[in-house]
Amino acid sequence: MSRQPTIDAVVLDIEGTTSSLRHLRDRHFPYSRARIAEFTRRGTPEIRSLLDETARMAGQPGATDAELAATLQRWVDEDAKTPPLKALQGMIWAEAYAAGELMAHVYTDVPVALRMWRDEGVRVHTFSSGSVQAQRDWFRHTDHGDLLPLLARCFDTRNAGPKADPDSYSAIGRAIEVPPSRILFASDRPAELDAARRAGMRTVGLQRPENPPTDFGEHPWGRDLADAWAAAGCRSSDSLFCKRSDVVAEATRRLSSLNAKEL
Ligand SMILES: CSCCC(=O)C(=O)COP(=O)(O)O
Ligand SMILES: [Mg+2]
Repeated sequence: MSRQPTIDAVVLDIEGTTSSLRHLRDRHFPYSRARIAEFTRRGTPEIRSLLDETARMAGQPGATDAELAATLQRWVDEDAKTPPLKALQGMIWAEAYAAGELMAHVYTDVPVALRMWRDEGVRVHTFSSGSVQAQRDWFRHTDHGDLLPLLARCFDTRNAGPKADPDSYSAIGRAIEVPPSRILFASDRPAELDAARRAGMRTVGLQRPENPPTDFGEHPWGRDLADAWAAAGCRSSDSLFCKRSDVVAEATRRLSSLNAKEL
């Protein structure tokens, strides 16, 4: 009987986990910053409602749209993960992908791990500060092709909650109908791992070599997804590894009984 915890679902953070922090900071964030003013002038009901939300969150009642655009740009500079900014960025990036002006980045181990989990019946979800639209478009336009079909659901701070709040992870568990103890959450941020663990999930840190060393405390950690899966010591309920070990055990048993007969 294996002592490895069985995992039915993996939840992946994006920035710093599946994808390069530097890529977002060098490409996507500046691209969105440069287009915020133009987008806010479009005046569609969706943009209007994001500007109203920005005014409420920033405590700027009665601010002009230009002042609110400046607030949104300041949030980009501060890397503030506010929902209206993240929603607006998702809309800006959608047009950028369609125009062929941006590509998303995933580390080379990501498509490999996503396919391994798919083959083993482990459902993979994402949980990011980026909006659901931004996440879906991201995986649809990666430098490794369209990976969206390998993902089940995307969660953000609107449909799950803040990433450092254990309740958000409980909400994800309920939404995907998997007990937290059978979910593995992977992130580069210890505060997110702590919150997931408080909700009862298994956790693993991602120390991407390009990022400064992180103290993950008691969370196991790895340098890529395969390494992290191994470090977490988990197995899927349909693990190829376990199937292979069963086959090897059966073959050994048969061989020894054959040998015994021959002797
Ligand atoms: C790929 S979706 C956009 C990512 C983003 O805007 C962001 O702030 C990433 O935050 P995360 O929670 O994935 O670390
Ligand atoms: Mg992250």
